[in-house]
Amino acid sequence: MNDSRVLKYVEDFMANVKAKNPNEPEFHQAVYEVVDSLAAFILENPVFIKNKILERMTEPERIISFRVPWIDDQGEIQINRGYRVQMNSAIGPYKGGLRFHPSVNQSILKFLAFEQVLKNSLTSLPMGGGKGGSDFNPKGKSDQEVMKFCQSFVTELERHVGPNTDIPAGDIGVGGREIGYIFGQYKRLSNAFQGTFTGKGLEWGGSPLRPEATGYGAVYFAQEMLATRGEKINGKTVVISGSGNVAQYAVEKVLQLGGKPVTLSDSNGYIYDPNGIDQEKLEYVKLLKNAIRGRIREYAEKYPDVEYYEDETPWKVKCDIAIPAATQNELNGEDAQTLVENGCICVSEGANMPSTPEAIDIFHKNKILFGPGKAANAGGVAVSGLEMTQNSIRLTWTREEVDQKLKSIMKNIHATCVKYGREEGNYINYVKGANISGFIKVANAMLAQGVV
Ligand SMILES: NC(=O)C1=CN([C@@H]2O[C@H](COP(=O)(O)OP(=O)(O)OC[C@H]3O[C@@H](n4cnc5c(N)ncnc54)[C@H](OP(=O)(O)O)[C@@H]3O)[C@@H](O)[C@H]2O)C=CC1
Ligand SMILES: O=C(O)CCC(=O)C(=O)O
Repeated sequence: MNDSRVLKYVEDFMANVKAKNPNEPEFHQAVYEVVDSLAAFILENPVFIKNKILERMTEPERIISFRVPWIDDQGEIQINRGYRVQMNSAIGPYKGGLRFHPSVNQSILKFLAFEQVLKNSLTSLPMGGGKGGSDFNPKGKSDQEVMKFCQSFVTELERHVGPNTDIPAGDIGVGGREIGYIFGQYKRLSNAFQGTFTGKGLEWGGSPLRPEATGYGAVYFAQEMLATRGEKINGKTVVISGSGNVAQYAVEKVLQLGGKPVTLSDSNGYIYDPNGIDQEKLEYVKLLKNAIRGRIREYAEKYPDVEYYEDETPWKVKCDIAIPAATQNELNGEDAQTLVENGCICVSEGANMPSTPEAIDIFHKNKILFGPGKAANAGGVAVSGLEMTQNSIRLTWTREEVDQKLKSIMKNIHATCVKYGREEGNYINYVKGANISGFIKVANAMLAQGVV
């Protein structure tokens, strides 16, 4: 394919996206990554151009934005903004998490919803893509305040979701506690016990392994990438960012596979444990982050030899494997260069879009094994899909059954990325592979369903 034709296609497409969606830098970034890797493929298949498939895919089917009023512990009225971006339902009902974080805005939720469409397609399960949330900050709030907020949030959201319409789940700031409060109020409003949310507790409709799935899945994906070069997790030093749901279970799976995780972080800084984070220390992190709701700095105060770096990210620490598992754009070009110079051979993204475009460029130029979030972290939504199935058939599978299915889904995603991402010299561009294979299924469904 003629390079200038491809470049012009990308430039024109992005000019249009930017004009239609001003002031949405995260959304532009996510779309650019996809269009850049799809352009040659689309130009070779003009049916997608004629039917404006990519133009339609970058326009959400619906965006709902609403007021969320609630009363804090001091009796004062607080007002937040809630959203649900229902991006694409060509291959199934909208599916994707809810994020509660002060940074939440329409641009961030549109980037997440857009990536979710392709990610869900990659899982091979029948799920469309959506994402939602609020600028509510759960940090420092009492359980009572979080409950009141969740109840108000779902009181409005209730009319827009349903087990065959839109099935939200957790993301940053939304874990088991929040899904519990949301589900309780939803059940009351809808007068039905139904699987409209995933990430539920095991005793009330949840799936075994859903909490573990994203972190475990990102490590399974790393395992698959490493195997293409005859490498294993066993014996490798692993740098992980974040200390929430995804990071915790990434640490756990690395440990089970014989690797040595040495870092964790939060928005205040990171800890480096040269002796390695073992299972006992990990149990402390789970307690600290999921129950006490403290800061990662406290880990360094508890264990000997641990260093804490305030306001820094962990990418300077020498490692074989890196798993960014905190948030978008947390790993920039300079960080990527440092990782490469320090001998890192594999990056598996637990978070959504954690690497900047400059960082991805550096990974590709240096032929690093690089698994983008929409492939590497798809294990979470995949097990959510399995939770939906279990809710529909009113059965609960065992942990072993779900783990088997999760492994096989991650293996398949890897294989499909290899199929569409192989480049000259046998290098696998997993970004291209994930974007093309995720796109094909959604695009074909859209073609079959006409102009809707
Ligand atoms: N949960 C899931 O199943 C899935 C999650 N993801 C993605 O994984 C990532 C982590 O999500 P999850 O673990 O669920 O969320 P959690 O809320 O459990 O944890 C988030 C972690 O990231 C840190 N963090 C959040 N925002 C920032 C920031 N702006 N700068 C630095 N650190 C930050 C948090 O620190 P602090 O406590 O200080 O805020 C915390 O340690 C997100 O990108 C999410 O979209 C992807 C697929 C599925
Ligand atoms: O489990 C889900 O539905 C959502 C997971 C999610 O938000 C994600 O994959 O980014």
